[in-house]
Amino acid sequence: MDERELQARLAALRKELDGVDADLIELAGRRQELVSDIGRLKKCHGRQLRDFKREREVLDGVRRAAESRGLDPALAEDLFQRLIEASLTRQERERLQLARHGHGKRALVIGGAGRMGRWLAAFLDGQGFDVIVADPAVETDGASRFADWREAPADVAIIAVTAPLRVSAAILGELAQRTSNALVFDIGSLKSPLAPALRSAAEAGLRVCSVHPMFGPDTQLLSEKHVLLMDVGNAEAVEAARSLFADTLAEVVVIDLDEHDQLMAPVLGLSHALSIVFFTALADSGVPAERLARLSSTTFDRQLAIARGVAGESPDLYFEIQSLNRHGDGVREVLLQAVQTLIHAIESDDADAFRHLMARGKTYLSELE
Ligand SMILES: O=C(O)C(=O)C[C@]1(C(=O)O)C=C[C@@H](O)C=C1
Repeated sequence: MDERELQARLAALRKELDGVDADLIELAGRRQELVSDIGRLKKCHGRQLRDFKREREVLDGVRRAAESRGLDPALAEDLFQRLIEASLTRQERERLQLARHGHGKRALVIGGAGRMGRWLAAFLDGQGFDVIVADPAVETDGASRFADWREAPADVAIIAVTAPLRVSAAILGELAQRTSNALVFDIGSLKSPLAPALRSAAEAGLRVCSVHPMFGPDTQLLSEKHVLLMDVGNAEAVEAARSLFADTLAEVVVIDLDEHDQLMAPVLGLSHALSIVFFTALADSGVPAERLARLSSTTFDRQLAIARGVAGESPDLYFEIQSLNRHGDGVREVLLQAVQTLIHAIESDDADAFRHLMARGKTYLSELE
């Protein structure tokens, strides 16, 4: 086969492949439409959104079909896992739209131009609320966007405070001076800087609670995601906030306000700190990034992906998470100790001590499963 014949044959095969790809997209679109119908039917009859048994049946079915077609069953399973995730994202969104909790009521998102503020604004908009955004970063239009939250309409059903922590505390303090029937909540990553303001707002009679969505602003599907709720002195507000997530797959967990930051010290503080230490050490290692980019190891790649996520986050928010948590010093101390213990085991050629570290970690982590 000469070069011209090769090019012609390649072009013909690729054209055929383009046709198959178009068919696959068409079929995926058809699948999504059916999934919407199923979602609506389940919603109308009060059925749960997610059906794990059915998912297993679908995945087992496509694995068998792939096998009999000479395809890798793992490929079929991966593909369909991704399709099912897309189904759930679509069904969750449509379920919220159908529920229309907002019924055209107004929700004010203070700090609504920030990343989590934008997420919350979109989430409430999806439930039928008319969302008003107040944020110094927006231009006031007198209707749905206000640079100063004090100028926004006061007759709203929800006031969500999504500003940086210190600013949020001041806003909650000001809100406590006003009378409002709205459900008020913050979404801060730490609660001790907000606790006094939250508690005095509840004492002043506001329907206030505290919310912590344990996920980032790019999250679409809330399956396997946690939302923490805290009672600050108004139990009804906690239930009202819970109902906002009722038609999602998020797992809502009510925890004690005072316990929150203690838990966040390892969950957020330690995990962020480790990534920062990892990319700082990497940058200081003297090995040029372009050399590392050509190498690949499973653990290194995973670690890089996590570090990249952390490096892309807001430095101001991440500094707040480290510096404003009064339980942070305990975790930093054990982090430093752990690094010293590891280095000591290696430098003193103590394989037993090293083995002990690994075994202890394995046992601890197995208990987390
Ligand atoms: O069969 C259903 O009940 C669906 O909603 C469809 C589907 C799927 O995409 O196959 C999606 C979500 C469910 O958890 C199970 C299966």
